[in-house]
Amino acid sequence: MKLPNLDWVNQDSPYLRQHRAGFRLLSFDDELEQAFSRYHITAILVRMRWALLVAMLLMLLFAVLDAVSLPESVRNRTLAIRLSVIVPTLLIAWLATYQRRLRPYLQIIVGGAALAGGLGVAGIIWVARAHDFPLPYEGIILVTVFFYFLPGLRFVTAALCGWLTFFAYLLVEVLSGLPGELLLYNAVFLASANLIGCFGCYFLEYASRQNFLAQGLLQDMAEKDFLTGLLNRRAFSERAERTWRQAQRERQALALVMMDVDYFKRYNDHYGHAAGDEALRAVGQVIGRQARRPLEMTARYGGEEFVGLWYGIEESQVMQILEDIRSEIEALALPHVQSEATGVVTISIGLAYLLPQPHQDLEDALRLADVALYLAKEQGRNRVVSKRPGCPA
Ligand SMILES: Nc1nc2c(ncn2[C@@H]2O[C@H](COP(=O)(O)OP(=O)(O)OP(=O)(O)O)[C@@H](O)[C@H]2O)c(=O)[nH]1
Repeated sequence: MKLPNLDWVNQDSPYLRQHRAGFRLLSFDDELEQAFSRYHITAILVRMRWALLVAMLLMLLFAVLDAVSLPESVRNRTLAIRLSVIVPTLLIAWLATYQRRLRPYLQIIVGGAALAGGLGVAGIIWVARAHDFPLPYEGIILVTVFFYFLPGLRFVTAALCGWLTFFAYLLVEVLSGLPGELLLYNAVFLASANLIGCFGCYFLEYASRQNFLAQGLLQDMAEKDFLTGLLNRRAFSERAERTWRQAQRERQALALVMMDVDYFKRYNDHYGHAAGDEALRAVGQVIGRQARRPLEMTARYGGEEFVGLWYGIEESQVMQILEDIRSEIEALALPHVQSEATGVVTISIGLAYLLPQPHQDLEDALRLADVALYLAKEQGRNRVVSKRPGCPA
């Protein structure tokens, strides 16, 4: 996938970091690896179900073939392996794909079932050899191809299944006394099937990881402010609208907050635009640290203006959070000689604290927060001012 200009992605984006670091060994940083596992299993779930279903049907088809063509001495044991080991294991794995809570373990469950299938087929060959029945060995190649390409197993799981089955097959043939030249041919064919499978599976997983990163990068571009890494205005508005409706339904209080860096025009004029960007980045980091739970959010609203939302919180708690933001920004001690009083970069904060009413909307709340911010500026900046609807200034 061709990616747009990545200069416009926040440079701290974990997707961008991983994209730049590469992933030849098919592994991401911890946090992204977990997200990728969830993405991957969702992407291949349907294919996994179909693959297991097809494998079960083929096993049953081969069971019918065994029943009509194998001599009695071989038939019963072969059918027992197919019908009481391989098919039930595949069935359990297939049922597991319908259990949401088992999704994190599906690679292991389906990998285990696939391996049971591979070892089962090696067992069938062993039974045939023990009774001197010339059963073709190609079945083991079929299951090998299955491991790598059908159920959506990741590279490591598929390779483990493939090579363990390979060694089990070799052991069977050595113990059964297959002549050396034939053994060599079969081993080379099966090893080749495994190598082709490994290459194919590696590139499939690599492409899947590329898609995952590309999606993450595009989402970051669409939703995050590239300078600070906070949400951008559009993404904030969308999410805040949803949270607003939830607060109305659940009768929970909301804190809507407007924040504005003090005398920022003078800062830019004095220190230059690049230094201004750095200051905004530092301020954004302080603000972002204070909203980590699912229904809390902070965003860059535009220019040197930030916005925040906290859900179902006491006014005293949110005042404490905002006071922490204010004092931490002051404590950054970013020199600002043009700022009256403090001489460092500071921020003014306006809080609208309210229980959303049916006749109100989010815009009303933001306007109220803006009024509180205006008061904070008027009262001397570098402070937090709170307003509730209907309360005079
Ligand atoms: N460096 C930088 N400056 C920006 C950015 N976005 C907006 N600005 C500047 O932010 C400044 C905002 O100035 P004003 O709105 O006049 O407010 P102020 O100087 O902070 O004054 P008060 O809000 O009253 O304290 C302008 O000079 C904009 O050019 C940005 O992304 N980077």
